Amino acid sequence: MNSLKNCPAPAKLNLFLHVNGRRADGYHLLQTVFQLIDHGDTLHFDLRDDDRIRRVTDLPGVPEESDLIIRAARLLQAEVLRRQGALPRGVDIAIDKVLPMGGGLGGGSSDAATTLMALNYLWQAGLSKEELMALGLPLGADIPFFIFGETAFAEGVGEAMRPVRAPDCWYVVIEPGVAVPTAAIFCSEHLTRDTPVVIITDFSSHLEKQNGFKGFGKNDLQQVATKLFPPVAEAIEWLGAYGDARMTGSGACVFCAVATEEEADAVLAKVPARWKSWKAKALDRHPIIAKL
Ligand SMILES: C[C@](O)(CO)[C@H](O)COP(=O)(O)OP(=O)(O)OC[C@H]1O[C@@H](n2ccc(N)nc2=O)[C@H](O)[C@@H]1O
Ligand SMILES: Nc1ncnc2c1ncn2[C@@H]1O[C@H](COP(=O)(O)OP(=O)(O)OP(=O)(O)O)[C@@H](O)[C@H]1O
Repeated sequence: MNSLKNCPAPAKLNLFLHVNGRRADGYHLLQTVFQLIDHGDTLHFDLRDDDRIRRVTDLPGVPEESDLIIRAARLLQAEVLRRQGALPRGVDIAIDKVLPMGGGLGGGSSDAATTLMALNYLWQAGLSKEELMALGLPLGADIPFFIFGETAFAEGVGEAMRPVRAPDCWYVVIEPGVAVPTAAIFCSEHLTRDTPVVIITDFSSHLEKQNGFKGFGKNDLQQVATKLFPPVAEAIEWLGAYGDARMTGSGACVFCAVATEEEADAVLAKVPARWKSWKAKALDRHPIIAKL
């Protein structure tokens, strides 16, 4: 096979995100539930006759050399060389970018994860899921989750995961129009880092019941992000009239769960024109799995 077209790189929502501590290296210990949703970027891969890895779509603000897609592809290419003694063929990678950067939707990580999974298949590299997850982690904390590929409860710095059942619902998402730099939120002196560790049965039973779509726990990064970026606070306040609105990841996007697509449409119809907004359905599994 010489190409793989229309490979999905879906967004994630952090249904809650607790900061439980900080490691000696500065990284934070988290507990979170990652939910995949059916809204995201799309990538296309065409193998080349030489060994060059190229991005063939311009991505304003992201030079090709620092793009997580290119860095992920190079990492896997080097790993194949190490294992098989020969460089695999190069590849042209095109991207239809939909997810906002600095949105807390994991866009860059999802693009990188899709790249690792698609090239592992195209190059017949033979890495296991666990090996791909470990390869991706140094590039971005959310990459292992996207390769894990199903709704997950994650601990540690986000890399220790187990599957969890979450409601089959819809989400309304608002993009407040600002890009939040993840590192600045984690560095803040105002960030609380002492939320008690929760026991898994607490929230899995809660998630299954989803009492009136009131979410479990909270997002500990929200307090810092809303202070630094007032549009995030405004979007949470506005969406809060329709449900338990909260931020995903380190922001800026804000979401709330609703039971049906019709309910999502009714909320979307009222969102002020200054914000971009959309609906998405919860996904149990990563949609690329069906293609590989
Ligand atoms: C907050 C989440 O979105 C939750 O899903 C992710 O953990 C963030 O993932 P990400 O954007 O891929 O973040 P990375 O590029 O890995 O890290 C950016 C910066 O955030 C901080 N960081 C990130 C993850 C973590 N567990 N602790 C941290 O302190 C570090 O300063 C790091 O340099
Ligand atoms: N393919 C890519 N797509 C988006 N951003 C990229 C990509 N490659 C590198 N980046 C860099 O990563 C930064 C974070 O982008 P991303 O879309 O992953 O943010 P995010 O959704 O806030 O992530 P998270 O939820 O993991 O915190 C961007 O500002 C950009 O500089």
